[in-house]
Amino acid sequence: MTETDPTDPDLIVASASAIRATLLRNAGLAIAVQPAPIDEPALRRALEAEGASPRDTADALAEAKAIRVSAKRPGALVLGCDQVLDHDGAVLAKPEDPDEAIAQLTAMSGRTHRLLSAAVLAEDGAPKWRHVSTVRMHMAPRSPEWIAGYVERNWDSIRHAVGAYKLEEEGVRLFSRVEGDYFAILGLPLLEVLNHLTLTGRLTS
Ligand SMILES: Nc1nc2c(ncn2[C@@H]2O[C@H](COP(=O)(O)OP(=O)(O)OP(=O)(O)O)[C@@H](O)[C@H]2O)c(=O)[nH]1
Repeated sequence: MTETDPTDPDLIVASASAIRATLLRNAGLAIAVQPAPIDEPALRRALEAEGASPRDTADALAEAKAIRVSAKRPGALVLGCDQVLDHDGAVLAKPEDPDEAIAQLTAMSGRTHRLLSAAVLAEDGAPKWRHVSTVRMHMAPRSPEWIAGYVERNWDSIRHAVGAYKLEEEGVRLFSRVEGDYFAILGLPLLEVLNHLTLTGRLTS
């Protein structure tokens, strides 16, 4: 929580993702940001060892974040999110460094991968609602030189994005077509979250 967060928020966002908070604030929600202190890499490895699908992995990680924070915030509605990149069935993690980003984008160039964007709402440590959006991302063939230049120009920004791209920035040049919801690509099934909050009376309509 920060001193600027509202004292009676519509929603607590258990995410460190800047774009998730921006999308919700731009929609007019009074949110408080409280990232979930979970060991995401360890949980991701455990899920992988159990053979969890990319979709179930995103859902389980989003739930873990929502539950962890909501257990500490009695009576509050908490949103947990997670986004997973599925490339030929393999769950790709965020690149550690520019070379890894170049290798990952080169391997995906000219091919299609999926983004799974999961959201879970929890109260008092229990999940109350969940949604996973799937987006098919059709990457254009890009030369190794262009990819290297793209990563060099954008590393400070893309290092925090699961596919080493931000669609609203130069990363859009990596694609020839996308099939699915724009907000889900950015990391949040925003319309589904807002629909639920409105239908359940959390938001006026
Ligand atoms: N701005 C932007 N961010 C993107 C895009 N694609 C993926 N991301 C971000 O990549 C990150 C995916 O990693 P996650 O593990 O889901 O979330 P995180 O940023 O680590 O934050 P937590 O919710 O605290 O785990 C999220 O912050 C997404 O918002 C994009 O096209 N634009």
